[in-house]
Amino acid sequence: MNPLHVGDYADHAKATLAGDVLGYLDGGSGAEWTLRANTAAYQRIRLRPRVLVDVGTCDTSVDLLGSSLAAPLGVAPMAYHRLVHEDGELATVKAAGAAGALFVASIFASTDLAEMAAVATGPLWMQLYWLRDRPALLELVGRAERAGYRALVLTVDAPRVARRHRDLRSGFTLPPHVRAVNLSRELMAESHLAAAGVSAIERHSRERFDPTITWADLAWLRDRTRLPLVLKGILTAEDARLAAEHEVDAIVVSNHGGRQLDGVAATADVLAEVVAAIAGRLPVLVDGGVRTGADVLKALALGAAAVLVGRPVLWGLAHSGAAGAEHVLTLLREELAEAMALCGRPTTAQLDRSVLG
Ligand SMILES: Cc1cc2nc3c(=O)[nH]c(=O)nc-3n(C[C@H](O)[C@H](O)[C@H](O)COP(=O)(O)O)c2cc1C
Ligand SMILES: O=C(O)C(=O)c1ccccc1
Repeated sequence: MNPLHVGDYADHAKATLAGDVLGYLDGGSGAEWTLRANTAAYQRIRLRPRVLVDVGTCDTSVDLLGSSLAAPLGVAPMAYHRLVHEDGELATVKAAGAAGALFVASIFASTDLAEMAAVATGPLWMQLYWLRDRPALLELVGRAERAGYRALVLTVDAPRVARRHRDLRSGFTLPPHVRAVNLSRELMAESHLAAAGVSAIERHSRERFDPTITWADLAWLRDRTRLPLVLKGILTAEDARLAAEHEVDAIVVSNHGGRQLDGVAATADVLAEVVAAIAGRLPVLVDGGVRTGADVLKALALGAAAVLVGRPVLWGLAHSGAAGAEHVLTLLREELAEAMALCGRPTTAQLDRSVLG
């Protein structure tokens, strides 16, 4: 069966991936309330189309931190792409480039960061968790700078990885051929060991992530890199204002795809609040639950500069490597162009609150 939309890729992943890998990929934290809320929120938003507008050409392109993108899309940072396909990040980086989308590499990527850069044809950003080992963190930042990464994305919603019942039940651990190759063997030592009631990934995060960092620590990182700094995991107007006051260059409204604090609102439901608090000072990106081009249009109408997509890209990768991942991203771009045409809004600049019901 030829996949026609993202849901087909989700179904294929469910039917074919090993149970523990699928649970890690698709799962969320706690009762998975936030995980479900993310997709449900987009489905609740209604559109208000205008007619008899010239939509002969619809332009989905946007500019983001000095890069121009053919589509307002990026691949969200996700650990270990090699879990679902042997080509791993090399395939998803190529896919993003071919689709005109941004690629955000995870600090837990299973491919060397310079090798990812070597196959990239579009912008690359590097995501970080703040490690207790600051020299190791800085060394990684230096390598990302030298390889041509254009921004650092600090994930701030995970002082430690949350309890995820699917991973606890399955006893999920990484297979030996999948490793976070950009971190030293010492840093990753014992990262595959689970403990009683604690998954391997959660246990490792408690050892290696620094849960004590505060807004005051951001200056330390900013002073040691020339790259723009993006904060990922902002959900409130208060923190959005603090981000703007701390000379952050962009933020990502994210609840980590429902994988961290269960019970927080869907990102589509807090986006307007955060955008209002930022008041145009920085670009606001959003992720979580984006599954169609109409979802992308809704996010942009709520004020997002671009949207990051997580699980759908890995479903595409699992289905057919780079071709599948690229198809997922081009589907979203084509669906966005169609939604723009049918809404009578031929440019991304015209996507504002007036298109929402
Ligand atoms: C398998 C998987 C691994 C992830 N790994 C990371 C990570 O290493 N760093 C990070 O900041 N976010 C990580 N995330 C969260 C994503 O960046 C993103 O916030 C989330 O997947 C967006 O929701 P969506 O999957 O519904 O699109 C991961 C998500 C998944 C599904
Ligand atoms: O699984 C995740 O969501 C995630 O962010 C993560 C954190 C540490 C190691 C691997 C993935």
